[in-house]
Amino acid sequence: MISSVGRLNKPVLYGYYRSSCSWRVRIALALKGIEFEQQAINLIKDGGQQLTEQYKAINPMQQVPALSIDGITLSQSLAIIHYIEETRPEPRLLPADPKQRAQVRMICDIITSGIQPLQNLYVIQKIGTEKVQWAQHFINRGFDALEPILKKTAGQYCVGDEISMADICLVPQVYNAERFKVDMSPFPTMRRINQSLCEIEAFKVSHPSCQPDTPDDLRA
Ligand SMILES: O=C(O)/C=C\C(=O)CC(=O)CC(=O)O
Repeated sequence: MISSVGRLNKPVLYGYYRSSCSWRVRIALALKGIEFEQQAINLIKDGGQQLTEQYKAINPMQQVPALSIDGITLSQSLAIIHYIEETRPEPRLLPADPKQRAQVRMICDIITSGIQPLQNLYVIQKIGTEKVQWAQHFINRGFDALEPILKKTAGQYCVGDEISMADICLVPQVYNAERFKVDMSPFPTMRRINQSLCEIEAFKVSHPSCQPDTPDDLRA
């Protein structure tokens, strides 16, 4: 296992406390036991600090997260998590079995391509009115697909009994669903897995309620 010990600098995560994509990366770093520094990019303040020229040089997509690690700067949460997985393989975040690995990737893609981008701040701001209904629609559409998939793939967690990238994507998306007041009662499998994961230390320490940039009134 390559650890961050002995490396010149700690990785720097550019993120925002309640960005679900930033939270994914925080969970992965916590699960791997990698120490890192956080650089807060406030998505609201001053019209959005992600839109500054300074941040554009870090991530040309002007989104969080970005991670500076091992002398490179990466964006896109799953690309970041795959890099961490390949360079710091323990504990693994992809199952050994190819079918289960594919199932993990399928669940990740449903969330990271099929749900979250359609309900993120940028899209919600662009559509104007009916923001909540818009977000609820795309979250419900994705969750309607995820629930029967998880019924087949889940053990204790999304795929079998090992925590994987699918779980890293699930918990922040359920948090977003709760923010948008999505009725979770039709999704008992997701609720059960989410509850178990929320008890795990790596998910707790990375939660939006306890980050350096969490506003005082939202602190747990
Ligand atoms: O309301 C805010 O404070 C601003 C932005 C977010 O939380 C993050 C998102 O755009 C949603 C997401 O990460 O999926």
